[in-house]
Amino acid sequence: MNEEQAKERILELREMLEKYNYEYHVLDKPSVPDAEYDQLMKELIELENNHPELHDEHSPTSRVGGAVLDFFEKVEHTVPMLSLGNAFNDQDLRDFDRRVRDGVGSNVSYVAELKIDGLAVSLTYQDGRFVRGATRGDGTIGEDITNNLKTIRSIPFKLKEDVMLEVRGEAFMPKKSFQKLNAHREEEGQELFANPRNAAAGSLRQLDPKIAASRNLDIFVYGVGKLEGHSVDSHDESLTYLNHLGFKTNPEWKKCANIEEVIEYVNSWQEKRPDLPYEIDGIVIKVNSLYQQEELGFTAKNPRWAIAYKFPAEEVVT
Ligand SMILES: NC(=O)c1cnc(N)c2cc(Br)sc12
Repeated sequence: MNEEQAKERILELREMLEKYNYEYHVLDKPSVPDAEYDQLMKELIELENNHPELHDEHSPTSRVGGAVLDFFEKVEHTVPMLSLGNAFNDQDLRDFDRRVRDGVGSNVSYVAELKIDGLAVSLTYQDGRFVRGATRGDGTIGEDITNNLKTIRSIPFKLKEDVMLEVRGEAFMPKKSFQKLNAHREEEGQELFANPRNAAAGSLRQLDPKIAASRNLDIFVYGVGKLEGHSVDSHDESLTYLNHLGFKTNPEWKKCANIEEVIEYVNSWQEKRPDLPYEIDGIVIKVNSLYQQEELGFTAKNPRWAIAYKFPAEEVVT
């Protein structure tokens, strides 16, 4: 195989492996057997080793390649990451709805989403390529954990469109992975993680990306921080657009015509919560219209256009 053929094969393999990775980890619908994926990955690693001049940090082979760091760099979020006010019962939700309608009138609809119990992160893309990932930190300054986030297979390296974008999401550890991890730690006589959130946070704060890579972390992307090259008018539209770009979004979101529909959704998920393969600690409710969100703005701490309904802590079955 000459230089030109090798380069062509490398580009072809990168495209194939990114597509197969998306099908497996975002759509949960693999189109090729694992053995075929592994064989193609092995071929790409070999070709890239023989052609270092074709190195690309967005190659599927660089999901675990990151060096062990001495510390995490601090990064500033271009758009501060939100913290939400809380609601604990139906009346709190009706009070929230009244404040919203006092602000923007009665023609308001909401989007209700599962509140994933993990670690809030921000992902930055330039020209549609993943360039940086960071923790929420204090909302303005976070820590650069790009190498660890690159190990999460449902985070796309290349989007379907070459947009400049900063998205927010929740990195989490599925319940099954958490149980397996703690069982292994118990066998090794290591300290156990208290819950999947601590396990996910602990994994993403490791300086060696190989540890994060071994922890089977996942992510749901749920919001846009900054977006150039496209515009949306409502939150449900932004969720659909994020999904179109190749992100893993949580499929359980619901557009609600009024707060009574929100309350129905909250009560239904309080029942169904134990059946989910990941932990949730509540429901996030947002005014759907971005124009109305703009009109409502923020208090000193939280947006006036969103609230987090917190479920009572799950009874721990000992
Ligand atoms: N869907 C969402 O908006 C969502 C889901 N899960 C979470 N832990 C959070 C946190 C904030 Br702040 S928003 C949000």
